[in-house]
Amino acid sequence: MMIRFGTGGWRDIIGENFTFDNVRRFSQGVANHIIESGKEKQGVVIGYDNRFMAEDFAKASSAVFAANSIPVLLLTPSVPTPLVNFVTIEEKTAAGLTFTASHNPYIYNGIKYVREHGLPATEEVTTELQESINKIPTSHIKTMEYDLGEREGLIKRLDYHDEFITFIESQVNMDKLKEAKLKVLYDPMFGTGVNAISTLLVDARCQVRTIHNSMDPLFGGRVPAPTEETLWRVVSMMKEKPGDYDIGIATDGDGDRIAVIDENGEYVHPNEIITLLYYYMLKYRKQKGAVVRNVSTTHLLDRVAEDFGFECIEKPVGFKHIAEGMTQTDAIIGGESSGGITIKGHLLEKDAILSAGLLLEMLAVTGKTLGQIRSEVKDRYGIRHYKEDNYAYSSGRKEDLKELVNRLDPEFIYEAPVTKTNRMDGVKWEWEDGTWCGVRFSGTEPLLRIIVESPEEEIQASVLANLRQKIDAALSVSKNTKSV
Ligand SMILES: O=P(O)(O)OC[C@H]1O[C@H](O)[C@H](O)[C@@H](O)[C@@H]1O
Repeated sequence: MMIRFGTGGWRDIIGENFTFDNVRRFSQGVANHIIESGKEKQGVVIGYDNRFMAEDFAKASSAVFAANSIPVLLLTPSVPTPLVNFVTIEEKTAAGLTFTASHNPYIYNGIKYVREHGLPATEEVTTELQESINKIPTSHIKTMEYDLGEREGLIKRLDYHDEFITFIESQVNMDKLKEAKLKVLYDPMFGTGVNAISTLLVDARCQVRTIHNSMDPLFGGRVPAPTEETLWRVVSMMKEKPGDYDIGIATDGDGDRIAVIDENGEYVHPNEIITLLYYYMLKYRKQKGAVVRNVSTTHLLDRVAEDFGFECIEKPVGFKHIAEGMTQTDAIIGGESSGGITIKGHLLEKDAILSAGLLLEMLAVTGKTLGQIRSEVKDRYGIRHYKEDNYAYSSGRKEDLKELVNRLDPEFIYEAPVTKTNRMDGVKWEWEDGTWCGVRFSGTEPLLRIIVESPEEEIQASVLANLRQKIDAALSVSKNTKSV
């Protein structure tokens, strides 16, 4: 089976395609790439999350780089993904690798790969890398004993939490935060956001209660993706005792995505989090600049940008595209509806830790509750009703499904005139009244994602129902005509 890069690096099922052999093959591919570009002296940084055997996989990878005479900084203990990007920048390494499958179920592991300066790998780089990795003959994969690598000084264990947190705290108004004495309920979902966020919260003199903070490679039986469903415990704890907490925060398996619950126990969708933060940066921090979002993210951001005289830049899904948008423009924030947010001046990668810091700063500086700020933004820009639906499919059906998507006709989905058709990632139609819908294949899971957003709840529901009906009908026709 091939090693394939998806939206967020390589992910596969442990023991099936995510094996020690393939980890070594992947590492050899990256090592070759570094050697070819003459950057071997710069070395690599490797981090790992709390998944099953993540440290062992990271050690196996380190041994390959060491055997290729590429020095390795192996981070300790487990770290959030943004920390690896940070070290890549700080230590000027040629690349950074994080052993994580992010928010995927526990049976997965994976590797996120970043280039020099912590930059996300572009499509060209990953395509080239993927091709070369899969061509490496087993006899060309070098390795050595891990312990020997350490003894010879080729592999160094390194704890970088302090530097990372110091940096995050330099980006946030800690004085205001300390005065506010916020009460926070935090759910790291058994993932690696825990050390960094807990330190930040304590340094900010918040009153903190943390749940799900032990090491559990099964993630308590949940998928470590912070959604309204998976965060039911935080929601119910906050609803049970209103007033006990100012905010609920959750981070995904590798601490790069954030979710938020307001003081009333209401789940705040990432679309709204990005909008609130952008609004806060423009209105209260008096920053100036555009915002970058992907095709699947709320158009409310376009309204905020327009209101302040800035642009909203649209990109395909995948943080490398958001990063590209951030570097091409004067954008001050970039984000995705899946909960990844980056802020100008920091990493060009999503970072739940800085996002949490900025959200808390927003509460401290405005002196308002999260609910009040949400109302302020709603009063000014209205509401967008947003819904995402996912269709699971077996791998053999993808091509047929692609064809079905290509045949979809927007006229049968919503009768209003289409103002824009966008095919940068799947297909997306926009209508005159601000309603839009998108259909695209996930790059991280075998799912077909459909997203509908509209200022009117009824329209949103009917567009979604029509779209579902079309896809269901198309699927059943294809089922009857072809066995896929
Ligand atoms: O919708 P998907 O292709 O599955 O991607 C969902 C998310 O997956 C990863 O976390 C990527 O880093 C994100 O950029 C992306 O938004």
